Parts: sequence; structure tokens; C-alpha cells
Amino acid sequence: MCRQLLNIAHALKRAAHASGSEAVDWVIHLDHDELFLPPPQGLQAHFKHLEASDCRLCLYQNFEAVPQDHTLTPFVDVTLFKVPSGRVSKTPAGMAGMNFWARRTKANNYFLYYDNGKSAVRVSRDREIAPTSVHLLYPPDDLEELITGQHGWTNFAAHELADMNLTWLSSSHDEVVAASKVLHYPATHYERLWRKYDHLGNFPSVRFGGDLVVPPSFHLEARDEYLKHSTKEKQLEKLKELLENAAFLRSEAEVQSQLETGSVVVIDTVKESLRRGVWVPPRQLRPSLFKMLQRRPGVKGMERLQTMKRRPAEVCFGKGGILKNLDTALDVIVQSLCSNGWVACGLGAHESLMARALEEAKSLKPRMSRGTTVIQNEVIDPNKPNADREDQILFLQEQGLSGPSAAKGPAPTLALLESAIIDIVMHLDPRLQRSDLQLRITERCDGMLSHYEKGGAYSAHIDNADGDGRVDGRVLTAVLYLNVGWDRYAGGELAIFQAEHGDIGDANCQGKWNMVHPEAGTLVFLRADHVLHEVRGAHAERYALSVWFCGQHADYGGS
Ligand SMILES: O=C(O)CCC(=O)C(=O)O
Ligand SMILES: [Fe+2]
Repeated sequence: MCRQLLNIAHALKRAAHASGSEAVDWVIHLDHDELFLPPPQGLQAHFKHLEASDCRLCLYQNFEAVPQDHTLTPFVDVTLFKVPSGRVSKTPAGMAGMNFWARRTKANNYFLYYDNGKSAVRVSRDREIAPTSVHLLYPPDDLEELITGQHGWTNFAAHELADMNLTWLSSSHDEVVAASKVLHYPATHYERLWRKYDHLGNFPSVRFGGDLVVPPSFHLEARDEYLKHSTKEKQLEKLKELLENAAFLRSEAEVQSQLETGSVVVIDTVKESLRRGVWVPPRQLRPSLFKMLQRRPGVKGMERLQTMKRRPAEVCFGKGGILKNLDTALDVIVQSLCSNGWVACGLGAHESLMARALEEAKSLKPRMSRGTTVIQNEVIDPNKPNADREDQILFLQEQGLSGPSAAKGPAPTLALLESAIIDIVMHLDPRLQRSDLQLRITERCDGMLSHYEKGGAYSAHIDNADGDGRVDGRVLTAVLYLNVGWDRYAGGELAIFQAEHGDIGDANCQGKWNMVHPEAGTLVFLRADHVLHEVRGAHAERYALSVWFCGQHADYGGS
């Protein structure tokens, strides 16, 4: 550790005083078993981008190599990486993926070695700084300025920062930062593992004179395995077993199943680059914010789209609904989302259940408040005369209406329907990952109950038109209507625009509006970040339960 700190101090000193061809603007500390994977646009553009925002420090997460066989040339052979825990979906599948790995070590470790990231720091000329640690290169004197000016960025998820005492960093959702990563190849051959522990020998479980206790870990398990045996042959054999059991995926089926849980990701850009001898950038995986905003039609464009033809939407699976044809239904939903961006289906819940849900929704009316629109993190005042939505809303969990005590509360049926929607989407998730959309659901939002009446409408919009201001924005909207005995003459249709020619932002876009009646049991899925839709004036009381799901590209991190 001392040697590493001295190395960094030396590098920073040289960087600060260097000039001409030696001049250096940024320093990043990497071990020799690590690589910095720049974002899709390439290193140059990335750092320019950061400089433009006057960022002084970036902290990148690391991705831990998962070998499929022993190799001494991991950079050319390993293409599977464990995804940092903060970026693994908190869905049942994601949790199963994390547990799959944890169960493989005595200490229940997900990452075998460290899972904090590595930082890059911008160097000021003629100014020497001492690094804070090998992982966090920020100059301690600058901390206050970094905090107040929000000059430190990280691609760690915001909810992870508190655990690492890093709340002073801002978690950036910018796709350029989020796509940059450190690839860590800590143990890819049993002989190298043996050498490490042969070198370290019987090291103590405490560091810094006892101030830091090394927690139970794969590191200590490997030390103990080494010490337990006296001959080199035996030590090699046992460490080989240990490494394979903890770190390797040996069959295609195992690889496939972990790719599906989202605990691992394929990153073959390093291998490809070394093989071809030129830098092969990872492909761009997410549309940039600029492109997303460009996709939104302007006022004139919207007026034009409003003149396009309207037709009744097809509602799939009729009375039997999704629940009675689950497997086929899931396939049809994914197929429609791929080709059209939306689908309307019957849920198949019993009519009496829907009637109870409607009663519960009505009883909650006094607790509802005006829906708000958020554009680029700014809440638009719903009382402004030109407000785009006229609904009343309520969030279930926020109001204590879902969760373990839901059964005793005033809305057990709504809570049940919310879990049914979530269950269906959890089943859709692996299919969406394999589909052309290559979409992985990573999170869900609190269920929202909405109410429209007296001609109330919600003008044409895309739910997540600007990235939602977070790393994984909303990608899927699910809306279940609760209106038993809905009178079709009362309007209130959900109108979904489907482009047939061009994109909705293009001046010559052509397409049709698909009109869905908000009848009890009709469940609509639409792509939250793509599909333009509106609620037409509703002249009767209109209730719906919506759940949004966040996600990311399934092979996020490069192909
Ligand atoms: O209730 C509906 O039909 C959809 C409402 C909607 O578009 C929204 O809340 O974003
Ligand atoms: Fe919407």
C-alpha cells in the first residue's frame, strides 16, 4: 500500500510539472491486472466532455472478470465480467444472480476482491497534491470545493454512495460517464493464485497495526487453503479447486443463465481490439439525451400528428386474458413491444375482483392530489392554465397501501393487482432481454392510481422523454383500467400513436392513433421512453392503476 501511494504521489508530481509532449491532464490509477474501458465515443471526447463540465474527479466502478477457463492471457481470453452490485437489477432474477455468486464462497462474497472503484483526477499545473488513497485521488484541500461545486462525478448508483461515505460525489446519469468502467482481472489462473498466496504467506487478518480487520473474504479463504497444505502440488490442486468453485463459469448453460440474471455482462471490446490490433470501441448502447429530445415533436409537429387517422386498438386475449394464457401471452406482448412499441390485452382477472378494486379506488379519492409533470428534473406547476394533465393521483407505497400491511389497509385488491402487474413484468424481463429490444428491467416505480373526470385529459406525451434524470430511466409503462361498466360514449380513451413512416420527431412522419377504451381489466403496456400517447377527455369517472419500470440495455457495457 505504501509503495502504491508513493507511486501515485510520484505520478502526480510528474504530471503537475510536465510540459510539452510529457504534459498530462488526467491521472488514473490502475493496477496491472486492470484496464480502463473508455465510453463509446472514445477517451478523447469523454475527457473533453468532463472538462467542459469542470469535473475534477471521476470515480468509476469496476467489473470483475469471470474466466471460463484458466488463462495467463486474460485480456485476450476473458470476455465475461461480473456487474457491480449496485447495477444488478433488484428483481428476483437479479437477486438470484447475486446469490448464485455469494453462495460460492464461505464468506458469501459477491465480488472476490474489492468492489470499490478507481478514480481519475484532473491535474492542476504547478500544484502538487498528495492522494487521499490509491482509489480516491482527490486532493483533500479541494474537498469543500468539490462538494459545493459538484465537481466530482461518479458512475456508481446514487444509492450506493452513502455506504462508501461518498455522498459528496454526484452520481451521474450521463450515458458517457455511465458507460465508462474499470475492468478488473484479479484471478484467472490457479498457478498465479498460488504465487500470490505463496508470496503473502501467513499474513495477518488485521492491517495497519490492528486498526483494520480484514473481513471474512475469499482472500482469507485462499490464504487458509494455502497454509493448510504443505506440498506445492497439494496447494496448487486445492487452490485450483477453490478458484474454479468461486470464480469460474464452466458450462454454456451457466453462462447463459447468469447473463439472464444480469449478474454478468459480455465485454469483448478489449479482446477484439487486441486481436485486430486497433481500438474497437464498444458500440453505443443507449440513445443520447440529445437524440431523445430530438425525437419529441415540437408544437407544429404535434398539431400535424393530431390530424392522423384514429382507429380502435386491438385488445389481445379477450376474456380469458393474460393470466389464462401466460406463456403465449408473454411472447405476444414482447413481440408487439418490439414491432409496435405497445400492446393492449385483457388481464383475465375475475369481474368481482375488478369491481372491488374500483370501489377501493373510489374510496381513496379524498387522498388523491393533482398529477405533476417533471421535465428535466423540474416540476411544472399543475395549476398553470396550460397544464398538460388534469388527473388526480396517488402513489400506493407512499400512502402505505401496498407492502406487507396492504391486506389490512383500505386497498388490498389494488395492492394485489399491482403485484400481478409486477409479476407479469418480471416474467417479461428475460424475454425482453433476449428480444430485439435487448432490454433489461432493473427497477420498478411505486404503483400510481389515477382518476380523471369532467372532461379531464392528459395531452400527448412520452412518459420518459428526457431520460428521467437518472441512470436507468423508465422504459416500460403498464396501465390497468378499473372502470367496470365503462360507457364508451364517455370518451376517456388512451390514444397511442404508432408511426408507420418516419419517426415522431420527423417533419414527414405518418402514422395512426390506436384508441383503447379504459374498460375494467384492460392492461396496456407501452415503451415509456418511445411511445407518444394521450388521454382523451373523460366525461365519466375514470380510474387506472399504472406501474412504471426502469431498465437498461441488456448487454450494457459493450458487446
Ligand atoms: O391513464 C392512462 O390511460 C394513461 C395515463 C398516462 O399517460 C400517464 O399517466 O402518463
Ligand atoms: Fe403517459
